[in-house]
Amino acid sequence: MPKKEAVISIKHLNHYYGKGALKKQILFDINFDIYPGEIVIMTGPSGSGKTTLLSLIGGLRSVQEGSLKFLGEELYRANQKRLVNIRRNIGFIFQAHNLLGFLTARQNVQMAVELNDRISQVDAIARSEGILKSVGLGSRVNYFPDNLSGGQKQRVAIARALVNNPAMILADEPTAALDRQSGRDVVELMQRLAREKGTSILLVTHDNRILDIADRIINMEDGVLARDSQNIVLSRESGFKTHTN
Ligand SMILES: Nc1ncnc2c1ncn2[C@@H]1O[C@H](COP(=O)(O)OP(=O)(O)OP(=O)(O)O)[C@@H](O)[C@H]1O
Repeated sequence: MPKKEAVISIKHLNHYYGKGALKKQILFDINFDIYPGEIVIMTGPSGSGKTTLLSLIGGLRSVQEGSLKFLGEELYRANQKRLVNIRRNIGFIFQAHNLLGFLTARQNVQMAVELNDRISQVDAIARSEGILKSVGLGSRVNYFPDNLSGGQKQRVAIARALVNNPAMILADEPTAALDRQSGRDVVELMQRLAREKGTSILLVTHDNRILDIADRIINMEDGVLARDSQNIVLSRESGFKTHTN
């Protein structure tokens, strides 16, 4: 059977901040692929380059050196228009859910639909309410963020990220502000929706309690991809172990 096309394919990626004498290399020769439906967790100490890599993959920063392809499209030397198109295929979820406080849960999701698609308002409302139902917020569609719990707000952010059926979700510390149970609920929900829709997920986290949802764990250290473990055997009690490939 032919191998499925990678959603993300990264080869010899380097990244630098600063100019001249202050130029500092942050990412060093990064190589990895993510395939459709894969859930990949990226761990690593603070300052190791995780957010920089995530922002490059999300088309939020220009690729300076190396190759980064999203569904076969090269981001190196891509113009702004192409980067915007790539961003349309990605759902972003951040630690601070970034909901707009003056819009209800449904309106926050609906805005993402309307930014992306030429769709009638009636359809946009139906689609937004449908996805909120699927994240368990059917009875909260008209609530403002201030009247939702942290976990519920993060579920609205998940609904907003998924509503346009993106090929990929990029999540930066999505459980950081949540208690144990809410964090668990949020990642299990992401896992279920990703499985149902075949969406790939790349999730950056320091939260060891959620590592077991990953198909693969990659570890960044000082800008280098230090470990990429596949075929992981996981058990909640014993943390995680890796098979050698
Ligand atoms: N805009 C910038 N200009 C200059 N240096 C930056 C910039 N953004 C990040 N850095 C530096 O690049 C390095 C990697 O930062 P990055 O935010 O990617 O790490 P991280 O692994 O995501 O860290 P954390 O877990 O704390 O979010 C750090 O040394 C940081 O200080």
